[in-house]
Amino acid sequence: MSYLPIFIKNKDCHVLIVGGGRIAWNKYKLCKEAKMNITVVAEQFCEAFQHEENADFLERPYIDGEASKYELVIAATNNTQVNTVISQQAKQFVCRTDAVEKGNCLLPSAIHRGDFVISWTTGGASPFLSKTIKQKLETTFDEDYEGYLTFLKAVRAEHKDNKALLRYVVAERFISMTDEERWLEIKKFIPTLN
Ligand SMILES: C[C@@]1(CC(=O)O)C2=NC(=C\c3[nH]c(c(CCC(=O)O)c3CC(=O)O)Cc3[nH]c(c(CC(=O)O)c3CCC(=O)O)/C=C3\N/C(=C\2)[C@@H](CCC(=O)O)[C@]3(C)CC(=O)O)/[C@H]1CCC(=O)O
Ligand SMILES: NC(=O)c1ccc[n+]([C@@H]2O[C@H](COP(=O)([O-])OP(=O)(O)OC[C@H]3O[C@@H](n4cnc5c(N)ncnc54)[C@H](O)[C@@H]3O)[C@@H](O)[C@H]2O)c1
Repeated sequence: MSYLPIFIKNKDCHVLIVGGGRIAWNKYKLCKEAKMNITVVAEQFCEAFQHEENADFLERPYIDGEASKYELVIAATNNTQVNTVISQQAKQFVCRTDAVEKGNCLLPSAIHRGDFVISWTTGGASPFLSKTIKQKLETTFDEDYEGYLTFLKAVRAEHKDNKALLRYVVAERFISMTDEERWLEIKKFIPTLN
């Protein structure tokens, strides 16, 4: 099996998660981090869900046909037959948490640092490997990247045609600087360009 990595815009995608156990919770967290519009349907919700506010959690069984109304469906019940019905009724993308080969997409591991998103998968070969890779990448691309990306975006908006500057700001030392220090560097660099 082979997969095409794509990034889906949150406002164009309504997600249905069916199931309220630990696995549904893990998928919910991945979707929440991407700020998706999420509905969760489950006969019972585990403890983790109880602490969420402003969420669309429906405590009831899956209703026949409802998967067809969503762009992305995650079948995460502990009942293979129910998961099969859900995946058959989904019209667009469906992730089978119990059997990757029976869906048409999967939810990969991801790290969000503002506009910078890293995502990868082993295609179900080894979710443990995915987890190990996450720990490594989280250290390499630490929280500083979020502010750094905001800075890069602002520089690009202001100096879109200045390729030399756009290349200059992509350097390791900028990552841990404060915004003030970064803009000061730019101020010093611009006069050297002529
Ligand atoms: C990314 C992450 C998101 C998340 O769920 O948080 C994720 N699984 C994670 C962890 C994890 N999953 C499992 C274990 C126990 C150890 C083991 O079995 O190896 C652990 C480790 C743990 O929990 O510590 C068991 C497992 N996983 C799947 C099956 C069914 C099957 O293989 O068909 C079974 C057996 C069920 C059973 O037999 O009962 C299937 C899938 N799991 C996926 C994603 C998709 C492929 C991702 C990929 O390969 O890269 C895919 C294909 C579909 C999907 O779910 O979208 C998270 C990664 C770490 C992270 O990012 O933190
Ligand atoms: N993808 C992964 O990473 C991964 C990892 C481990 C297990 N799994 C698979 O994920 C599935 C779920 O695991 P879990 O530990 O969260 O199970 P769980 O037993 O904790 O939860 C199952 C949930 O499904 C709900 N449910 C059952 N039938 C329903 C129905 N008809 N309508 C609505 N809700 C219904 C239950 O109320 C419960 O909330 C298992 O089948 C397991 O094989 C996947």
